[in-house]
Amino acid sequence: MDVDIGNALASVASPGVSRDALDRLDERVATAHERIAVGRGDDEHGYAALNLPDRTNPDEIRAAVEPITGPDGGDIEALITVGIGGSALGAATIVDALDADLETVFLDNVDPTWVREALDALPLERTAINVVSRSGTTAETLANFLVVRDAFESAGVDWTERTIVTTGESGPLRDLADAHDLPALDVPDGVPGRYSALSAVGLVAAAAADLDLEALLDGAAAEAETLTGSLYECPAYAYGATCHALAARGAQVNAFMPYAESLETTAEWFAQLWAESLGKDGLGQTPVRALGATDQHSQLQLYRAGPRNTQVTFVTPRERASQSIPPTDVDDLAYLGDGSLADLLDAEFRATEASLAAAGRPTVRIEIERVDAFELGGLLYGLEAACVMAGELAGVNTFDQPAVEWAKKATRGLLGGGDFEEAQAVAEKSALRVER
Ligand SMILES: O=P(O)(O)OC[C@H]1O[C@H](O)[C@H](O)[C@@H](O)[C@@H]1O
Repeated sequence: MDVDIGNALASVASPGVSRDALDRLDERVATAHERIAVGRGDDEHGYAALNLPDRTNPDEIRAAVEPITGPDGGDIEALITVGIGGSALGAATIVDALDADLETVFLDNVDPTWVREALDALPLERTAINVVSRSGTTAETLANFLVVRDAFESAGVDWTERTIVTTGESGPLRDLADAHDLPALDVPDGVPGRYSALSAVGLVAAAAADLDLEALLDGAAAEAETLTGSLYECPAYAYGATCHALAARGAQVNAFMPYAESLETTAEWFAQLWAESLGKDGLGQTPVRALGATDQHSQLQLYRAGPRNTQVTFVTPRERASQSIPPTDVDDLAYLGDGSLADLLDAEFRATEASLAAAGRPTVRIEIERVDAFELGGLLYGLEAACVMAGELAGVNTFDQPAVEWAKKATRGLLGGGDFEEAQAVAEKSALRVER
């Protein structure tokens, strides 16, 4: 990926970063880069994720997937992935971005109507199940898996022939995989869920959909090669450092706005990465999911004229599919005729970027060549490295998520799954009700 931070400079925007401040920050980027390199060298928790492009073995993933999908996915029409957060969003991002030729359903919520409708709509005799949980204990994932198994049994389909599991070394899901002799892959050590897209966690669904795993990993490896000790030479660090500097100057919100429909899920993945990694100690930017050009017609008003607390991150491919716009004899529409949808979307992007700069609002532009496996691998890796750099600069623990764990424990306590003091807080809720 390439990054253009020109519209985040103090000469353009407020909040904005001066060149002097960037130069000073660059010294801290060099130190942070050394820390990251040591962490990678020692395979330390979290930092190990940045080694995935070299560690992930696509043949191993395909070999585990093939028994349940048939060669090249030929035996199945659909894949249900049961997982949540980092155990679903990476896989969803990849299959959505790369337009997989397989129906993929992600059960990452436990809304009963939605789960029931999703299962009712699938040809279960031609559907495989991909269960993913690092801990193997996440309530939503385990509950949904039990519901899915039951639906298969009711339909007379042997789920044990159709299920692949990706989980940690031990835990209830590992036990279940062993008990039923299911193909099982490991969540690599030291890789938190939100950094695991380029491991079996994100790639089983991609393999089932017969996507190019090698190209994804090659793109990520090429991005890894760009990690150097200066933000002026490394796009990922330029992005991470600029976000850090803008946040420190009041950009509490980061609106992530790809100008490509297929990258809409990438914005969801980014939201988890940014929020769980950087939302610590009263710091962090609130990630907002946006989509160009659609959200020009809803959110843009706020970003241009609302509080000066937002940075907009654009992601735009240089190449797009061709779809011409037919000519018309309506005079007012003549400017559209003989053009293309790609030109229109690019013009929308450049106009939006300019409109924010003209109002002195900071934006960062991330460019990729096109939306393909190689470029997507690079984009995901680059954003992860950016996030790690932002975390280093902020001095937070980028790789834990104690606030999320708190709610997980409270939920388990409420359901009688253990004695968790967090559950007490539910009974202590204060109320001021206004009723119909
Ligand atoms: O993979 P699992 O252990 O099931 O965890 C799934 C998700 O659970 C929690 O919500 C964590 O905060 C996420 O980071 C994690 O991705």
